[in-house]
Amino acid sequence: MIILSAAQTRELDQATIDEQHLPPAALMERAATAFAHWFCGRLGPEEAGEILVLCGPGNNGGDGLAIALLLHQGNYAVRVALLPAGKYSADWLHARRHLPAAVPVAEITEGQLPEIPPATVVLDALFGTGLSRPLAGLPAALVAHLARAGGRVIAVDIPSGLFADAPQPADSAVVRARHTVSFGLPKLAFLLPQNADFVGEWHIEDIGLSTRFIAGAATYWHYTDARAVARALPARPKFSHKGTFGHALLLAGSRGKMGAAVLAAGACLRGGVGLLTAQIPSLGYDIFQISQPEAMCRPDPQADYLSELPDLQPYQAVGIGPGLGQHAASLAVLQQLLREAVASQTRPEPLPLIIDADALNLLGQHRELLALLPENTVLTPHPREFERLTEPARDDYHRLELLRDFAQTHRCLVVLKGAYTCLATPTGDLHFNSTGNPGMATGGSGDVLTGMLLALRAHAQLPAFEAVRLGVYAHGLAGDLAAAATGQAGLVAGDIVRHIGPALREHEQNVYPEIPFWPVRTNRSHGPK
Ligand SMILES: NC(=O)C1=CN([C@@H]2O[C@H](COP(=O)(O)OP(=O)(O)OC[C@H]3O[C@@H](n4cnc5c(N)ncnc54)[C@H](O)[C@@H]3O)[C@@H](O)[C@H]2O)[C@@H](O)CC1
Ligand SMILES: Nc1ncnc2c1ncn2[C@@H]1O[C@H](COP(=O)(O)OP(=O)(O)O)[C@@H](O)[C@H]1O
Ligand SMILES: [K+]
Repeated sequence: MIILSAAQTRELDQATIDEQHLPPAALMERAATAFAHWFCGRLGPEEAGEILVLCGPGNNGGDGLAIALLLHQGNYAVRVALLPAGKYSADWLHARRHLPAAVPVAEITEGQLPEIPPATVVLDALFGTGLSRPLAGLPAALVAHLARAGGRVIAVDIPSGLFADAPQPADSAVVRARHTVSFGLPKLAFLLPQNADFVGEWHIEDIGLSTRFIAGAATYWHYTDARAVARALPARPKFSHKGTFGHALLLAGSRGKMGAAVLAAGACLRGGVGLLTAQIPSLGYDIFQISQPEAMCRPDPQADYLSELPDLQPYQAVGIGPGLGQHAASLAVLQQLLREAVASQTRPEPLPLIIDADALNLLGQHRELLALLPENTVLTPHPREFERLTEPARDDYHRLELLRDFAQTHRCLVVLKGAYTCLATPTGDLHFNSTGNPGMATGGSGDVLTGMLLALRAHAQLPAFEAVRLGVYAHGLAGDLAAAATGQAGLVAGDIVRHIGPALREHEQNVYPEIPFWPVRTNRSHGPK
């Protein structure tokens, strides 16, 4: 899926109308029907009680009026409050004409804001993607009134006052919705932490918008859903052997942080790697061998931290960072790794690297090393680690700019972790992930991601970007499967490891065979009697 700007959304509406030869107001009616379908499927007339629809002067208000009609026809108790304006959109006028007199309609004024008893369901159809400036005056007073009243607010398309694709000034008036029901494609604003209190839970309803326009739209914002990664994991050939799926090297662990190495190794093995070797401080040797018997282990000469880089020749990918610590000797290992991973006569492509946790912090302290990053290196910072690599961001939108710029400048794949983890590519694309849950906000979840990415980068048939996009998606899905089993509060990182297999299974090519298992018989004489 892609994400469009507010301006592109308007172009998409027009393209849909032209392409499908739609009569006026048809798209509005589709949007209203989609909203009503969503709403009525969740809340019956009895549970809903009185519904107040707040309508602005544009097409968003038109949607509100059309929704009011449908809910009235569905036996819901609906009343409408209109924001007065000098001019109303054509769709608004159409919907207003069709609203029966049985639906009470009041005009909002400063002196007469609508009454909102606490349990009222309020549908916010004041402003949508046509918002051109922050709310002020009467609309802002209405938003403040709504916040004080504490109704159950559901936003139509987008919470009023929120820009779809850009930040608004701090303290500007924005509706705080519990749910936002939007049409066609997600909006960038829904994916950023700073908007969470406005957007609430968001839902996308299909209204048959032009797929041709969407396929050709120029945008660098993408949303990774199940479809984007369907069948991404190549089938394992019948005559494959452990050498087929790559030999990964993990450089991880230090005194007190051996668990990070164990979790990353477990995730790498469950991620389908052929062979895994871990170089770990020697104090962790027994811990590691006992907890990960499927992995090979090279104890470092140092007991408490890593000080030595093994010969890289046998490996197809290297992960460094989980539980590493920041000892000077480990910094030297990182430096040597960056120098040796470059393409050479014996290795035509750079060695795939995954850099995480303390290895990122070491890079942040020695930014001159960034120039050494081989092309397509994967960095997996959380926002704080990313800040150490760049600069503090003014807001979430600015952080995305810094992220995009960083990935393009250093020609690497940067995984900015969190809800809707954002993968930035050297081409300047940003891919927001759709899986994962707050149960994963627990120590070690990131180490699991590093291990999975290591396995997928060691896979010879997966191009760098596909490997990382799949890894991020499957990591979140494993977290979702784990949360379904344990609940979010009880989820620990090891549960994510245990659900990697089922999560990846959904994306294996060989569980969805293209050729029917039993070929259709055309000549009965050759078939069994
Ligand atoms: N593809 C889609 O997503 C569809 C969208 N539709 C609806 O159309 C909406 C967009 O409609 P419009 O483009 O008419 O835009 P809006 O309904 O968001 O509002 C535009 C009107 O509000 C005024 N305005 C903007 N900012 C203001 C402010 N801060 N204070 C006071 N007035 C302000 C404008 O001058 C204009 O009159 C969407 O959000 C959605 O609800 C549907 O009707 C059809 C399909
Ligand atoms: N609220 C959330 N929703 C979705 N995913 C989350 C959430 N919180 C954390 N995660 C995921 O869990 C992982 C946490 O990584 P990180 O912060 O590095 O943790 P740690 O260093 O403890 O391993 C990331 O992949 C992140 O995307
Ligand atoms: K709205």
